[in-house]
Amino acid sequence: MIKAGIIGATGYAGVELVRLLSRHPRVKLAALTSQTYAGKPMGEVFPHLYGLVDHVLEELYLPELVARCDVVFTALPHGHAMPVGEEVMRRGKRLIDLGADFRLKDVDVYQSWYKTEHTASVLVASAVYGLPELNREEIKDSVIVANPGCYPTSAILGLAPLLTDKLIDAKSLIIDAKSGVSGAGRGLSLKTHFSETTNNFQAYGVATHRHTPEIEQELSRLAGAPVTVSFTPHLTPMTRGILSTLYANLTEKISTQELTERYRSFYAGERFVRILPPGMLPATKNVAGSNHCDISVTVDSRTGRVIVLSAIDNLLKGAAGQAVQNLNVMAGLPEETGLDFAGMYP
Ligand SMILES: NC(=O)C1=CN([C@@H]2O[C@H](COP(=O)(O)OP(=O)(O)OC[C@H]3O[C@@H](n4cnc5c(N)ncnc54)[C@H](OP(=O)(O)O)[C@@H]3O)[C@@H](O)[C@H]2O)C=CC1
Ligand SMILES: CC(=O)N[C@@H](CCC(=O)OP(=O)(O)O)C(=O)O
Repeated sequence: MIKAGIIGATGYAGVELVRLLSRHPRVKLAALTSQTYAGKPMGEVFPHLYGLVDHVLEELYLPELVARCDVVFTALPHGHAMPVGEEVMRRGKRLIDLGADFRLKDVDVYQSWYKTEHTASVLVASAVYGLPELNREEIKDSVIVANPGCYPTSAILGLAPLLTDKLIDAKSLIIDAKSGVSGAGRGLSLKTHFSETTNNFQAYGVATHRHTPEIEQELSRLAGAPVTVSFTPHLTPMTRGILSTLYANLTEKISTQELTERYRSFYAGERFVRILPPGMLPATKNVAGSNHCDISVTVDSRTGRVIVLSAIDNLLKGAAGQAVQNLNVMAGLPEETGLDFAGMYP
């Protein structure tokens, strides 16, 4: 059994990870940490896990925590995974970080977008960007996996075939994304309280959101040249889900049917990416509770643009589900282990 510890087990991403790993046939939960709820049973703080997860939340000294585990998951605000990465390295263990601390290869870019000093920059070069559909081989032998952000997961998976096959003008990319409120975490804030979000729909972080450099980094790798994007996130009054609408100018004439086939062959064999047939469009409800990313492509021949839709559950393929998928790749297990289920409907 793989001994797994979760630091930040009481956040939205962390508790979803607890739910998944507690039913994973090859994982034993070795430690669940919390500062706020230390000493309390998990099932008491999160009644949906009552009777299913009997662990007591602990506040542990980092070396003790890492010593107990084969793999540590961090589901913390950015800036807090760096010392964990160092301890994991010292002890020959492995880390899957759900936050942003190891995603950006250029530490200066990280520091300028996150306004946080990077104290473990030496680890960044060896960390692998944990998008299994694109980086599976590097993830297998990695020590630190940087689990992607939720918006980047939906955008990168939606755009990867177009950039890899050089079917679009890379300067024309527009990412118009909408997220449910759980994307902002469990902490209370004016931005996310009920009367601010319900019956409301608003953009935020226009031209300044910190996922922009992450998306650009990975798209540039795929394109083999620098790519910049216009990325606008929106907050929608739902709990889970991201729907990204992606626009780009096509560089060659291609039909919706042909492009759909290109996507199908790009993602052939991928268990979690579903390329929908023409006429069927992704919706957040169809992926909620599953690790799926649903994608549709439509060629607008009138404008010469392609419109890609990409939907994920921000807490599954956008966070905890993808982290479990990465664990499976690292451990040489079938990727769907512990993730082999459809979403919830309605
Ligand atoms: N929510 C989402 O959809 C996604 C989130 N992520 C990333 O995952 C990480 C966790 O996000 P999310 O679960 O939403 O966040 P939450 O705010 O819901 O949870 C954060 C967790 O971190 C702990 N924590 C908070 N502050 C500190 C601190 N100063 N030091 C140590 N621990 C702290 C809290 O637990 P306690 O107080 O009990 O210790 C809590 O369990 C973030 O990096 C986020 O960006 C990534 C993709 C999607
Ligand atoms: C709706 C909402 O607020 N979403 C979050 C994205 C969460 C996420 O993926 O953040 P990390 O990159 O830090 O992991 C935001 O826009 O900040």
